[in-house]
Parts: sequence; structure tokens; C-alpha cells
Amino acid sequence: MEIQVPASSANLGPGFDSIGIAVSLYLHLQDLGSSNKWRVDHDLGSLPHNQQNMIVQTALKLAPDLTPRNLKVVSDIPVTHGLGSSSSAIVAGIELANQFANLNLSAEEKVEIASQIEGHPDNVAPAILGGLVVGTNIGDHFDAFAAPLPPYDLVAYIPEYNLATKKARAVLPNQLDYHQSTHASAIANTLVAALFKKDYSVAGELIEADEFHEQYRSSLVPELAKIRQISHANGAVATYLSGAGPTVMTIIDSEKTTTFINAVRQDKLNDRIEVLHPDPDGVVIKPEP
Ligand SMILES: Nc1ncnc2c1ncn2[C@@H]1O[C@H](COP(=O)(O)OP(=O)(O)O)[C@@H](O)[C@H]1O
Ligand SMILES: N[C@@H](CCOP(=O)(O)O)C(=O)O
Repeated sequence: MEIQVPASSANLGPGFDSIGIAVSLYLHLQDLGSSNKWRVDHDLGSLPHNQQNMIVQTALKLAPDLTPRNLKVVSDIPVTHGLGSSSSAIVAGIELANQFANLNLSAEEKVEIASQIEGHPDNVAPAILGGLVVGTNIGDHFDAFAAPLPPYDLVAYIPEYNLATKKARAVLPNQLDYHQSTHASAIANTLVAALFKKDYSVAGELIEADEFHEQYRSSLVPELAKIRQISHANGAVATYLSGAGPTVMTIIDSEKTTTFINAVRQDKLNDRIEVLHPDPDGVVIKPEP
């Protein structure tokens, strides 16, 4: 049995903690059978190989008596880079418990549990449901709506340095001025309307008009301003900070992607670039090959 979970790109500018899109990078979790203690094979750097691994910790939160297993993780989602690696690990752990403890969780229940563990729903909801999701927690439940998938490439510029979400949240202000917050919220509301109406010209303008987080984080990610400028010169829909960064995401018509990437390279921006697409499926269970 293999569990496949997509990466996710959260916020899309003003959709802070409430909008996210599943994208075509994946974590694959293979079950290699039961064992006397938990073992997680992976080549993802310093992440734990034992019971402390976030995937196992999540599974044990849901099913504390789960029999230990040998697991193998293969993932092309960069860790601490703003593409929802922690959410993919949490979702994989929930699905592991769901499968082996026969929890029969609904998709909604998985989103509720995952949001509680992650602390915000904007990565876990698309990682579970797939697609572009707008949602939030109200009281003890979660409301989410799938917006149409934008018919564009998502070009991820992935700086080499890490930026832990915790660190990028620590630079946000504790309070926002009343008028600033109502305006920031109005921008976000109008973005949601534009996304559902598929008016990507207006949506692009609103994605770049965020007043909730990018201005506070931009000094941590100097590539954001540079790539945004290049994307404007190349007719992109919008550029935004993916999640808490440092990945910078550009939404662009596929016919313009190559020219845009060449322009980025010409500006001596030499880090990893991935041309991604929206993932419509979310978490998927695959049988043994
Ligand atoms: N494949 C994985 N397996 C286990 N834990 C993971 C995995 N990927 C990420 N994590 C956990 O998530 C943390 C990164 O989370 P975070 O700072 O929110 O970055 P990101 O933006 O990539 O989600 C890692 O330090 C690690 O604890
Ligand atoms: N809304 C969160 C999203 C964090 O996403 P990640 O991919 O960086 O974990 C935030 O902006 O803090």
C-alpha cells in the first residue's frame, strides 16, 4: 500500500490561512510491513527515522495502539520551503492511521484533524481534498469550498535557504489597525469572488494586493520583489509568496513560461525552479504495484 500526498501552496496573497492550492510535487509513503519498532527510511536530511518522525507522531495521535511498521518515504517536496511539507507529512500520518486502525475517517474529518494539528487549514485542506480550496474553522467545524482550477502553470522559484513557517510567522504583527484590517479583508473577499468567477485578470491584481503578510515577510525573501518585477515584464497573472516562503510562486500562461524562466535566469537567479500544475485529487491510496 502506498499513500501519495501532494504539496500545497498557501495564501495566494491575501488568502492568509484560508486559501491554498494542491500542486504537482508529491510525498509517497510506502508501507513495508509490521515490525517491533517504528522505522522510517528516507533521504530527507535530518528528519527523524524513528517514532519521533512527524508522520508516525501524527498516526499515533489518532491511534495510540497502532502496531509499529517499517515505512519508506520518498518525497520531492522541499522541507521548510513554503510548499506545505509539514502538511503533507501530517496528512500522510492521518491516512496511515486511517488505513491501519480502520478509522473510516471522512474527508471532512481528516481536514478537521489535520487543521488542528497544523494550526491553520490552508495547506492541509488542498493536500487532502485536492485543487484550490477556500476554507476556515468556525467553532469546532471546518467549512471549505473548492474553487475552479486556474488554467495556468505555477512556476515555483525555490531558494536554497530554509525558512521555517514558525520563524516567518514570528515576524507578523500582533495587531492590525482596524481600517487596515477591513481593507485587507475586502481585498481577500474580492479575490475569492474573482477566483470563483474565473476572472484571472482581476484575481491577479488582488493576489498582489495582499495587506496581511507579504510586506512583513518580504525582507526575509528578497527574491519576491525581483521575480514579481520579471513576471510583470513577461505577462504573468501574478506572483506571490508561497505559504510562509521562501518559495516564490508565479501564475502564468503556459505559452509564456519558458520566456519567463529565461528572464529569471538572466537576472542571475539560479535556484531550483519547478513548473507545477494544480493537483485535482489530493491524498490518494494506491494498491501494491
Ligand atoms: N516528509 C516529512 N516527514 C516527516 N516530517 C516532515 C516531513 N516534511 C516536513 N516535515 C516536518 O515539517 C517541518 C517543516 O515544516 P514547516 O516549517 O511548516 O515548513 P513547510 O513550509 O515545508 O511546511 C520539518 O522540520 C519537519 O518537522
Ligand atoms: N498561512 C500559513 C501558510 C504556511 O505555509 P507553509 O507551506 O510555509 O507551511 C502562513 O503563511 O504562515
